[in-house]
Amino acid sequence: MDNLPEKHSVIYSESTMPLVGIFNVKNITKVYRMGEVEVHALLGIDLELYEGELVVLLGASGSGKSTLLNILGGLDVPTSGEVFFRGHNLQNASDAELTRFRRNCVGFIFQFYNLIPSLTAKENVALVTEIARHPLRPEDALNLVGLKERLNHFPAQMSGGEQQRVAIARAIAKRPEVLLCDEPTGALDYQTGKLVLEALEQVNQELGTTTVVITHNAGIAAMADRVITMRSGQITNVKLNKEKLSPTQLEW
Ligand SMILES: Nc1ncnc2c1ncn2[C@@H]1O[C@H](COP(=O)(O)OP(=O)(O)OP(=O)(O)O)[C@@H](O)[C@H]1O
Repeated sequence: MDNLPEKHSVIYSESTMPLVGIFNVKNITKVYRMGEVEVHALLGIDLELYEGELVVLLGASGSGKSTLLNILGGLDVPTSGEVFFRGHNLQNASDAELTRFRRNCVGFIFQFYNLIPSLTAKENVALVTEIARHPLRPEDALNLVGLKERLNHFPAQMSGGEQQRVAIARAIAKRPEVLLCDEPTGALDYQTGKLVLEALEQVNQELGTTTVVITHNAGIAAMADRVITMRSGQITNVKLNKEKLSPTQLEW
């Protein structure tokens, strides 16, 4: 196991990527309390995420990946420690500010797509673009994930991978600065999973959206700029991929 560098930015020192920090996580812990029982889900996480990078977050079940992602996205709060988004401490934000942060800055993708069955792909995406400040057109968002031929299809008329790509289009149509993906290919077979990963890569490259992808699948790690491994509530390894692969080259 490599030692975690004291300053994560050290590991980009040989790269040409611009190093603009977007998230700065300082020593966060998370304890879930259920009656007498306490679960220590995060045990002191320090992490910096940079503009435009694609990070894969690996770790066994229960290692704290979703807890960390939910805290980054303002869906949950740490028990102690601080999370800064572009220098703003999320712990000091009011409920209204947190809602704005989630609405304007963060896109979420989950294992299940949560599309509205009675709306077409385009209408599912339009739901978000109608309330966003500077949205993409739904057609353009769907085109970006390779679905321009499916605009008027309903979820039931699409494969799992296509539905997940509609969910990606919906998440990125508001042009979020960060895309947080929790097991986006968890319910998909190999080929379909690859198409979804291609869509995520496309969004990352075309829009420069900072992207974090949680997975159990170490085979996906090769498409990341950085791979962060968690174990038992801690980060145990951070690895820079000097030559990342495209999703079509991945094998698992
Ligand atoms: N709402 C909750 N209440 C109590 N305990 C929780 C809650 N959410 C998560 N936990 C516990 O916190 C720990 C970390 O869970 P988390 O979901 O973050 O792990 P994970 O790495 O994402 O796992 P998986 O890969 O299975 O989704 C686990 O022990 C889990 O049981």
